[in-house]
Amino acid sequence: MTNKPISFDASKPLDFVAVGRLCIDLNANEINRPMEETVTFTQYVGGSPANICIGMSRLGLKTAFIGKVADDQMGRFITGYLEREGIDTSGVTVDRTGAVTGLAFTEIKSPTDCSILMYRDNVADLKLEAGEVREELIAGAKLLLISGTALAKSPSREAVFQALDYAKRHRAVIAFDLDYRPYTWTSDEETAAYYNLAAEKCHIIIGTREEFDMMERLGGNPTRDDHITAAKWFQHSAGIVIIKHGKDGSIAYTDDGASHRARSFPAKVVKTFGAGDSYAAGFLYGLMQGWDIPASMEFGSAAACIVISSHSCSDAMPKAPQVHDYIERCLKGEIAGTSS
Ligand SMILES: Nc1ncnc2c1ncn2[C@@H]1O[C@H](COP(=O)(O)OP(=O)(O)O)[C@@H](O)[C@H]1O
Ligand SMILES: O=C(O)C[C@@H](O)[C@H](O)C(=O)COP(=O)(O)O
Repeated sequence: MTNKPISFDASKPLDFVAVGRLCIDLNANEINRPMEETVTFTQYVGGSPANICIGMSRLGLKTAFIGKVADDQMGRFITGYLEREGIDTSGVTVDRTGAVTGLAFTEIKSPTDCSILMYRDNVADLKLEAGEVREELIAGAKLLLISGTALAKSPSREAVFQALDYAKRHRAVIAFDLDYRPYTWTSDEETAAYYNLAAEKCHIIIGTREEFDMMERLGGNPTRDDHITAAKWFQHSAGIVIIKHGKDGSIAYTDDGASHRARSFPAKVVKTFGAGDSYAAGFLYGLMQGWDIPASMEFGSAAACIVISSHSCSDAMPKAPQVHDYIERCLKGEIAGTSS
């Protein structure tokens, strides 16, 4: 399926380890109205890599997380939730500098008009140090996931590169969810430079068209051609590059010259965020089951529909039978999407 084989070492005890941000989502309870008119929010664990890790754990994989939380009630809420989900938190350290938990307030004006208001000054997740990345967790894992936001600042940036080095040393497959959050970065040039440096080391790269556009500001792809985007990464470590297009589906390119297009399934959309994280969890899970790329994309696309039809991201991550059932019901025409 790829020239650079993506093979998961079955002798390793852990399926999946994610490194990066552990945060809080505060999702508006009064939906379909602006934030100015919202008075109550529900607290969930958030942060893209946390959501993906929770998704993988719900799907039945053995998972661990490497990150840093604030020394406060929110930090303990996050760690407690991960533990109850069966995620190994021995790689989650606690900040002692007075840093705070990153917050994402979500505004759900309509199913298609959603935005996020981030509070990310002095956040604990970006304080993770390279020396705190536990080599044995990565050595024991089949798959490492990194996410781009952790590259925004030191020392978290160096921690990600340390994790990448360990993964290479211990032959873990590396997936990169680009997870580009502009408000975390200060300069476009710096953003593109670090994203590109990290992406060169990764075997599977997943991002939206806009995220790849941000990386390509350093080199020409004026027509925003997905094929040109993917081809660049095959000159480095990547065997699979996935470019996501929201409701229009996604396309996976492999380094043997093939491409696979996945349509999205119908969904009764409550809000759009969480689609990418659940898609990544479903897709990576499929690959780890030994499924081919189209089957893995289909599973990711259905997992995304389940999450965007729910109020939360992390808490709505489905179990495998729910996803299979969703696909079956779509194929039978039992699920109609929203018109938007
Ligand atoms: N409105 C939608 N209806 C059905 N599926 C969707 C919708 N939006 C996203 N998806 C699914 O989720 C996947 C990832 O969504 P996308 O919006 O591209 O990523 P992100 O959330 O990272 O921006 C898509 O490829 C598609 O399968
Ligand atoms: O990543 C964050 O900090 C916020 C997430 O927890 C949030 O729920 C979200 O935006 C998910 O993003 P997506 O899956 O890329 O849509």
